[in-house]
Amino acid sequence: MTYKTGGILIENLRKVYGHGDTAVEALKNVNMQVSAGEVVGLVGPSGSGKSTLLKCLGAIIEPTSGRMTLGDEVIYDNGWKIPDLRTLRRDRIGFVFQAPYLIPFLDVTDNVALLPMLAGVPNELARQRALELLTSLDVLHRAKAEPSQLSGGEQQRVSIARALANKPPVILADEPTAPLDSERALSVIRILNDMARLAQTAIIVVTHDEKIIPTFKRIYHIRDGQTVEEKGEGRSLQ
Ligand SMILES: Nc1ncnc2c1ncn2[C@@H]1O[C@H](COP(=O)(O)OP(=O)(O)OP(=O)(O)O)[C@@H](O)[C@H]1O
Repeated sequence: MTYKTGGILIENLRKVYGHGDTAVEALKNVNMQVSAGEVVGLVGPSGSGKSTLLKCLGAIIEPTSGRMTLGDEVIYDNGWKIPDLRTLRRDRIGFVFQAPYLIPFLDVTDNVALLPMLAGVPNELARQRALELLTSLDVLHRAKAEPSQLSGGEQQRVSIARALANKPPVILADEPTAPLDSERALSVIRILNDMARLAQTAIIVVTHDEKIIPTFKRIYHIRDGQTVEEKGEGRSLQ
């Protein structure tokens, strides 16, 4: 397997939920690599293991065995290799969900600035970074608004800004375009591709969305807990 440093490498990952008669082998043998600067699609039928894989990679649940490397660091090798998983999640992994999950009582700027503030970035600097991200995501005009005053597409762009705020080397996006129309869905994918290229972020997008699947250059299919890599169409986003 060729692996350019700075991305994601998953080797022989296995996850079994429960024990004995009720055990479910959700991931049997997952192998994946995503280079820094690359966006790959992860597709598969319901129950195939997509969420389990993202949760393992996002250090939300513990795999049963295998190995995961983020950037240049092995984070899991038949056991966690990082003592502080909260800091790992906060500083090195950006999450984008189907629902934006913005904090309703904070304005858009503070929703984006919160994570860098929690990571110790001085408040003004964190807000400055948030405004830069809102500019590049074309929602600066909503910087002072509350999330409830935004359209669905705007909320999703703010949640992408939040995912990028700590400049994580990895972004995990779970059905990020499901609620969006075709134009907005493609615009979200264009933004993720631009961000991957500019910030050298490795991005995995879990999706069923036929509108965006043709845009990926590489796709991993997951079925019964096993992955198969396939060349995607890589349709132009310009
Ligand atoms: N906490 C859990 N305990 C036991 N089994 C689980 C648990 N979470 C998921 N599973 C099982 O693991 C398998 C993979 O589930 P997972 O949620 O990863 O699939 P998925 O591909 O994300 O599905 P969907 O597209 O429907 O969200 C399924 O058989 C599911 O029932």
